[in-house]
Amino acid sequence: TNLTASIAGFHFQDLLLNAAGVHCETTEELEALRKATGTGALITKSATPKPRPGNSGLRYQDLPLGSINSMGLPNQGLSYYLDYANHYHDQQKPLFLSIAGLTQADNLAMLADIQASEFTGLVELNLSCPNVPGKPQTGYDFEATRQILTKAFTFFTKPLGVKLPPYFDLAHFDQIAAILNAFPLAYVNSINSVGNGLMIDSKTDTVMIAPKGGFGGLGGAMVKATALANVHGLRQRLNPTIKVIGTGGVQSGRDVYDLILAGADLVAVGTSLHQEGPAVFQRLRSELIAEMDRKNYTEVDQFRNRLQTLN
Ligand SMILES: C=Cc1c(C(=O)O)[nH]c(=O)[nH]c1=O
Repeated sequence: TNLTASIAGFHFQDLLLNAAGVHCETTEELEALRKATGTGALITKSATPKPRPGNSGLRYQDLPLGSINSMGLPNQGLSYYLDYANHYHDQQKPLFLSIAGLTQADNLAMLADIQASEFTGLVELNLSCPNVPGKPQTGYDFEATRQILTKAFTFFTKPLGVKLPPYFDLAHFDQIAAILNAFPLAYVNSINSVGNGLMIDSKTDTVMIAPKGGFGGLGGAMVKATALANVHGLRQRLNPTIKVIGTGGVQSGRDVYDLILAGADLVAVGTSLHQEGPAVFQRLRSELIAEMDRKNYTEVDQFRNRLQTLN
């Protein structure tokens, strides 16, 4: 069974990777992902120019139908991840470097540092962190999104993708796709967590996490329908040269299959990785192969972006 995919000339022998932010803040975590069976790539925790401790107090909770988090961008700082990248030699599994500056200037400065470095992987510009108090998500500001990409592409020549927040209006799919189609992007990664959800602990009548009065990004099973809609809505609207990484709601091989059917080239796993650890990738891969066998598919190309409508 052939589970290969390619983005910007990079070839992936497996189509699974971690969602940025999950199991990828330290080199130990990243190495565990690289060595895991079933991963075709790995991505670093979104970096800011300097290290950040992130939000204080309980900032992640598993829920019956997924997870809620307000980590607040804890990370080791860009140079830590660039250092890992500069010593990265695994030809089998391309490395993605994620950045999430708190300002446009920070993002441009980090892109300039990466452009000047020996980094030879792919870069993911995270436009969708929902958990930095007082910071709106760039991905919901279409003009700001256009502006950062315009400025980035005046100097950045390495493969660049963007991590998008979920959209909930077809007009927004139209608007963001029209903006992204104007740029030589390698891919889009959709979705990031569904921002600023709120859950209640029925034993204590309190919220589940400490930061921001309990408001946090939602992941896991409860966001699957939103992930499928965003992956498919963007696939239908984006230039074919812009590939799609589908993220959100993956618990089983069938969930991976569904994101591929919706148009995904690679599939990223967050909440399930947090809950099961890197062994989740081997489980998801074997379940995906079993599903493909049931359909008599030997190649992903036979069903990628082949979701049928009823009429
Ligand atoms: C980069 C910050 C993010 C965070 C975070 O560090 O709080 N959580 C998410 O669910 N998505 C993000 O993009």
